[in-house]
Amino acid sequence: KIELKHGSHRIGKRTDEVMQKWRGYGLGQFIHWGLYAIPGGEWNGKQYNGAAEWIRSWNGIPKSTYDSLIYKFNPVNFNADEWATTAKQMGAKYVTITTKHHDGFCLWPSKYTSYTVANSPWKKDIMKPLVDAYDKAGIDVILYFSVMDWNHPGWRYDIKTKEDSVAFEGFKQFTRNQLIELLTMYPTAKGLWFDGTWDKSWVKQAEFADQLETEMRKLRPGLIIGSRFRADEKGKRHFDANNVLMGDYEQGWERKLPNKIEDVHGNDWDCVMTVPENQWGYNKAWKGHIKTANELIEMTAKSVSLGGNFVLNFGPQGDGAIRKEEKQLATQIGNWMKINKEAIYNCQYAGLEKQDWGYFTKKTGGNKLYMVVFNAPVSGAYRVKLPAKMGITKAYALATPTQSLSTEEIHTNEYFIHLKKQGGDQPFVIVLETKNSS
Ligand SMILES: C#C[C@@H]1N[C@@H](C)[C@@H](O)[C@H]1O
Repeated sequence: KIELKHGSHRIGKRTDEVMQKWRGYGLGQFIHWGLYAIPGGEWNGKQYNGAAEWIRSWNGIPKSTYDSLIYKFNPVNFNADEWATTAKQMGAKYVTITTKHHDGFCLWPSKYTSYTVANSPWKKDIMKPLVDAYDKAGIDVILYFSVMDWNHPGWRYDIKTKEDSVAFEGFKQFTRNQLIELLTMYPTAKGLWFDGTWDKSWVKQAEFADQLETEMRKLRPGLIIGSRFRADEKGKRHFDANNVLMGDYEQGWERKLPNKIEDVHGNDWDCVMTVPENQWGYNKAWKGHIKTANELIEMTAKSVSLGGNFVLNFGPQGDGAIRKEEKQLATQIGNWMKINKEAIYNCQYAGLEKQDWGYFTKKTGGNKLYMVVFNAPVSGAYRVKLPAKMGITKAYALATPTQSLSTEEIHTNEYFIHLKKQGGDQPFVIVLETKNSS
């Protein structure tokens, strides 16, 4: 075991109530919004091939021209309640909102920089109405914060010279001030989702980041901070030099999903996912494969079946409206969640052998198992293997709870659940009530 001062400060999952609630969210919404939504991945008729929120890093648009987009920020169609309603309709239990992305533009009137909404034509705070709207909708708020800040003169990719070091010290204080400011201005926020922490400059700040995390947790007891915030003194990120998770949950699943339970090492985790291949901020021209509602529902079920949360990204337009494709997906996913949410909310890894028809989830603290079916067997016989003594007392399709399904024990603790072919092209859920829960 390597002696670490700034490694992980906890072995195993958090067991407090706030984290238990986080663990049960199942489905969340990510919002990426800022100045980058105005060009929407295009400049002077030319398409930027990268992710739209990274357009400032493209040599097709002068940095100063990008930075002056602040004078065009006037989202006349912004309506915080509409965003929260879209999330509610989808069945999201929490939302992660960009307060500041890598370009440094602040969606709140920070007093530590002039590069904020306060100095745009819009003038008003964006974060306050959003936090209030989501709180009112009963959706918990997590604040996304990018440490990397291309607008701040003290930002450095690495600390090589004395000048770098002096400049970065100022940047570190600025970062701390903004984080304390956010936690003070939006006290109902349940956590912080950090990004932009991969460069050497920040990775070298193990002590500072550790102390800052401690300060934030003291200011806001119960605050949820993921594994992406800080590195240990050996420069290890997400998992410290003893391979122990840093922070409260693993933030490594960005646009990808674990495949088996061993991949998540017994930790909490979330998967954050884009609708196109790789566009977080609004992009006018979505290219390539655009994920369907069924694909996203399957990713949600797979995430919950492996003990994580699935967070779907929305990139509102520069005028503040949510694009129609995203609204359609929210409605389609929401329609499915209306019928099947019992298999997603407050559910966990079931500890059972995965079968080909889909994913098991298990109600936390209960004796209900859910079979979320994506690949119905042509035989109509759904294979289930249970631990000894668990036994099945009842089986039914969630949509038709009064119609019990026939259960055939084909081997010891191995069953076929018989269900005639379901119509339609939607995934569905079979519920198994068991004699005992373990
Ligand atoms: C790379 C990168 C960033 N991480 C995702 C969550 C988006 O914010 C993207 O710009």
